Amino acid sequence: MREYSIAVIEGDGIGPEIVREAVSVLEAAGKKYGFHLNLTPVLLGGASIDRYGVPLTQETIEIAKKSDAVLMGSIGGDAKTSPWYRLEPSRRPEAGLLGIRKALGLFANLRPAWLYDELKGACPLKEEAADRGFDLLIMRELTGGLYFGKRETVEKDGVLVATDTLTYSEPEIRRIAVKAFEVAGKRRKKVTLVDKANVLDSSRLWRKVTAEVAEKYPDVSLENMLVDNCAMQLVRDPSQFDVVLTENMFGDILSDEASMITGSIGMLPSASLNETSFGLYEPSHGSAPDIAGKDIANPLATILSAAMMLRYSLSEDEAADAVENAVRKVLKDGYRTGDIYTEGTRKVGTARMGSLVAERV
Ligand SMILES: NC(=O)c1ccc[n+]([C@@H]2O[C@H](COP(=O)([O-])OP(=O)(O)OC[C@H]3O[C@@H](n4cnc5c(N)ncnc54)[C@H](O)[C@@H]3O)[C@@H](O)[C@H]2O)c1
Ligand SMILES: CC(C)[C@H](C(=O)O)[C@@H](O)C(=O)O
Ligand SMILES: [Mg+2]
Repeated sequence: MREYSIAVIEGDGIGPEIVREAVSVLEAAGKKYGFHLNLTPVLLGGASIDRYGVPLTQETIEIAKKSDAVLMGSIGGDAKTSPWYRLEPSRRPEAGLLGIRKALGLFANLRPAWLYDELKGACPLKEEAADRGFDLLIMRELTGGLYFGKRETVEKDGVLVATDTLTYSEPEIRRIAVKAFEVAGKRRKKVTLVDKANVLDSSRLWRKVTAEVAEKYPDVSLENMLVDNCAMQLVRDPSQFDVVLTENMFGDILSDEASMITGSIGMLPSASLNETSFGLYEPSHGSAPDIAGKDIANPLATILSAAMMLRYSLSEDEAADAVENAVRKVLKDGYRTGDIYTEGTRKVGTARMGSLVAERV
């Protein structure tokens, strides 16, 4: 029996509910395809603050490093009501997430978005665009840019002035551009570099380095697009995109937009990878404190993230296909959580949705 060690971060809000379902789907896949997962729970974000006073501990990093992969729910709370947000920014849940991405060197964040035929009714695109469908992948740089630049808030002449810096080096751009071209080579062979090169120096460096990388991949085409246009094109005609390569913050924003055109933010999985097969797998959405503990969150983004883990970190491709097919089958059979519910389909809760997928694996 093949054995894998997986660090599991349930996280905050809906995290524990959706991770529970992803784990039961993975276990069903293990039974069917002959592997066993040794799961080690670790804390991150709000749950870690509650226990240790900090959002990320060395222990969590060490356990993650010793594992084959990390499966994660989501971290964070309601900024208005949660005591975590009375702490200084570096001690809040989000700092833990950024910290673990950096500590594990997870520079490549893959966020695929495609439209299931079954969800066309829940898709907010114009009918024509929804009929055309789409299957794109956002390749988001994850350990650089504004998120990791020097920041400060100072008082100058009685006025508060806050600064965030956006820095990228050539090697940081090159390694993610290479990933984008490698992935595009196995897909529809097109990379769209999304930036703000009409204004930003950093974007102009992205264009230079990406064009150099493109020369090594003659069968993959490179297109440049400004980020404001891209935001518009995503809702006009997303079928034009294959791999969308972009920096950290643009990728964060565009991936939430891409999730909604699939029907719901509850559908968009993600994989955060370094140079090896190791990865951290989490849905693109947050901890949704507004619906936590109510058994209504959509677990499919987390289940599809688990499928990405099977494919990218464990090389269990057959099992990954089985999980993805099971999700498709559940939708075909008419089951929906509230966020993707449309008339004539059957509304189910988080736990039931998870069992329906596990049964079909
Ligand atoms: N990777 C992460 O862990 C991650 C990602 C984004 C936000 N966050 C954190 O999550 C907290 C809440 O942030 P937010 O409200 O801006 O974003 P969010 O993604 O948590 O929620 C936005 C909206 O989408 C809904 N939603 C999200 N996931 C859903 C699901 N699976 N099924 C059904 N509906 C879903 C929520 O109910 C909410 O209405 C914040 O603390 C934020 O920092 C964490
Ligand atoms: C919680 C936040 C720091 C995080 C990010 O911006 O990367 C989230 O929005 C995401 O998309 O994973
Ligand atoms: Mg985000």
